[in-house]
Amino acid sequence: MTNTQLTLVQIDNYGPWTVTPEPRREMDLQTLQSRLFADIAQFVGHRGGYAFFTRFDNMVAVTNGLDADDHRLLQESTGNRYPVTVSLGIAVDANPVVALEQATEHLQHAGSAQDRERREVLAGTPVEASADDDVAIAHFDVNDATEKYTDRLNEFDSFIQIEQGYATLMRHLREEHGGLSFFVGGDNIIAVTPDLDADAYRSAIDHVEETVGVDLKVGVGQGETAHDAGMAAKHALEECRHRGTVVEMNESES
Ligand SMILES: Nc1nc2c(ncn2[C@@H]2O[C@H](COP(=O)(O)OP(=O)(O)OP(=O)(O)O)[C@@H](O)[C@H]2O)c(=O)[nH]1
Repeated sequence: MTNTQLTLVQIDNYGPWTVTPEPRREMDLQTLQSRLFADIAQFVGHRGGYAFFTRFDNMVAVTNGLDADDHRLLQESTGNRYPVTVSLGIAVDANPVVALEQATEHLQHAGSAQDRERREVLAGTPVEASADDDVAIAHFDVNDATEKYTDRLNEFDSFIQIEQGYATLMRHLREEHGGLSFFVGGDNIIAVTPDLDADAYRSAIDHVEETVGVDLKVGVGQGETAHDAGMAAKHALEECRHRGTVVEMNESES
C-alpha cells in the first residue's frame, strides 16, 4: 500500500518581495523562480525524490527517502544562495491529496505565506520505515502529439490542446482518487497516485478523450522512492508503445 511523503515548498513572503521597494523586472523574477525550481529538483532528485514546479512560489515534492536533516539542509542552502527563504511542510499518507492537505496545514498554522515573521518553518514528520510500494507514479503521455499537434499547429494552438487534456485529467484524478497530476513539459503529465487498478486509469483516459478529445496513454509504477516508481512507470509507458495499449502497470522496480 502506498505511503506517500509529500513536502510543500513555499517561498516566504514572496509577494511583497516582488514589489519591494518597487515592482521588480518580470524576467528577473522568472529567472529566480526557474533557478530555484532547478536547484530544488536537483537536490530532491539526487535523493530519489521528485519535485514539481506547480505555481513556482509554491512547489510540491515527493520526498520519500529524505529525512528532516535533508529538509533542513535544503532550507539552509537556499537561504545562503537566494534573496528569498523557503518554508517546508511535510506529511505522509496513503492518499497523496491527504498528505498534501496535512503538509499545507503545517505551514498555514505557522502563519500566512505573506507574514514577514514566518520564515524557514520546518514542520511535519518524515516517514520512519520504508517499503518498496510506498510511492505510485503514473506517467501519462499524449498519443502522437508530434504528428497531431506539434507538426501541424502553431505552438500556441498545440499548447491549448495539451493544457486542455492536462486540466481535465488533473481534475478527474484529484476528485475521483486524490491523485495529484503535474505537467512536466512536452505532452507529459506525471501523477502521484494512491493504489489504483488498471480500470481506474482506463476510465480516466476515457474521460479525458470524451471531454476534450485528447488521447492519452499511461505507464504506472511503484517503488520505495519517486525515482524508483517513476522509472518503473517510464518502462511501462514504453510497453504501451510496443504493444499499442493505453495502460500498462509495472508493479515494482528496485
Ligand atoms: N518530461 C518528460 N517529457 C518527455 C518525456 N518523453 C517525451 N517527452 C516530451 O514529449 C514530447 C513528445 O514526445 P513523444 O511523447 O515521444 O512523442 P509523440 O509524438 O507523442 O509520440 P508517442 O508518445 O509515441 O505517441 C517531447 O518533445 C518531450 O518534450 C519524458 O520522459 N519526460
